[in-house]
Amino acid sequence: MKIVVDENMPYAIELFSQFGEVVALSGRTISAEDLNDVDALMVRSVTQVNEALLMKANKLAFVGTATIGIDHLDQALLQQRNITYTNAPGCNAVSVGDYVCSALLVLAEQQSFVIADKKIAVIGVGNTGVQTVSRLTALGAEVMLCDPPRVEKEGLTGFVSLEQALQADIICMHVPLVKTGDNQTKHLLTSELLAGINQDAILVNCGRGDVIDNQALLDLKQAGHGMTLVLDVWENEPTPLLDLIPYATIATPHIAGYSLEGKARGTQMIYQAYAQLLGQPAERSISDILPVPAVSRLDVNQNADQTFAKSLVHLVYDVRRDDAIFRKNIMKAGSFDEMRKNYLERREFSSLRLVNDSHYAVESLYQLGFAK
Ligand SMILES: NC(=O)C1=CN([C@@H]2O[C@H](COP(=O)(O)OP(=O)(O)OC[C@H]3O[C@@H](n4cnc5c(N)ncnc54)[C@H](O)[C@@H]3O)[C@@H](O)[C@H]2O)C=CC1
Ligand SMILES: O=C(O)C(=O)[C@H](O)COP(=O)(O)O
Repeated sequence: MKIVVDENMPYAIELFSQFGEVVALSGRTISAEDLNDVDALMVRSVTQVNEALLMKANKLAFVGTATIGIDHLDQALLQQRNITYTNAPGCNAVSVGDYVCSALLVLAEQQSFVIADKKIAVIGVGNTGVQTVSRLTALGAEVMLCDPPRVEKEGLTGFVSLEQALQADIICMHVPLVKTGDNQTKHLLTSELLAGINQDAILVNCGRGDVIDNQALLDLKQAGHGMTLVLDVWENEPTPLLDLIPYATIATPHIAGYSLEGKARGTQMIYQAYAQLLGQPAERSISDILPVPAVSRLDVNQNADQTFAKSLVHLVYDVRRDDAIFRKNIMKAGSFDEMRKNYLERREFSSLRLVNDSHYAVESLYQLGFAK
């Protein structure tokens, strides 16, 4: 059995070697030749699994992507070729929620606002959107939900329209890139819709870059629109529109989902799916392999408020670390992928246990994701 894995997939060799020989390759450059006589392919979002890639895949029976997004897989082709495929729904959703929380707490301090006072909208209320909603709710905010595909299934109650959502003070985009069908999302935010966003609003994009017309966003910012931008994803990765970067207050190279736990969970989920396909037990587990976090326990001695939450959130993950690395390196050729490949270890809020022996009011910190 021969299995090709993306070299940036933590713990892939440890897990998949249960089934046979594992070959780790750079995801961006896996070629058709690399898949000759290969039984299974495990990718991340940078590998386009399409006709050209599968040309010489004479034995391929399984494709797993250790990601939530699935827009890089040609699903119709995989079905036609009878190749079983899976993604890893929700694997890094907690990490994305942590990222948004960290970013908004940076902006709250810089711009002197209280998150609970803001009108917030989450657009795309699936696994990642829900994680953002729960953190912002823990900080006292009321969050509007916008998700037309969910409205189609569940009805209007509890949801707002895209136009209403775009009137919020803080707009968080968690929309997948959908390229076919009735609910396509490329350039969901057109120049007209972007222009209608309030001058003092904050726009966060943690979904896919193509969901926002990046050139239109740049044109708008160059024309003096005041909105604050938090951009983790970009059109044309790994070569984002460089002129847009200075207009983003927080800019990162598509790492919102890059907690160690999130990436490891992705590997584990496709490992389990492959074991199931082979009819073998999934004998190995990431929980036996994950390292102990640098700080794993703290005693809390005050009630929770936004300032205290900020200190704890930024102790575990301060997004300014990634923003600084991005700005320092992005002008160098190849740096977008390099920064992702060499991403510094980052743990989820849940890696820190808060001990409250004195009955302080800290329930909101647990709702933010810290462990009890
Ligand atoms: N920046 C990063 O590191 C990461 C980015 N992502 C991206 O985020 C996307 C969302 O992830 P999940 O929330 O886990 O996916 P999900 O599939 O659980 O939820 C997506 C939600 O978006 C909704 N949606 C679809 N089209 C919409 C539209 N036009 N307007 C509003 N809502 C719409 C769907 O109905 C669904 O509820 C992924 O597809 C992936 O592209 C995911 C993980 C990490
Ligand atoms: O899970 C997703 O979807 C993501 O966007 C991942 O964070 C993408 O990570 P890579 O596969 O590009 O390493």
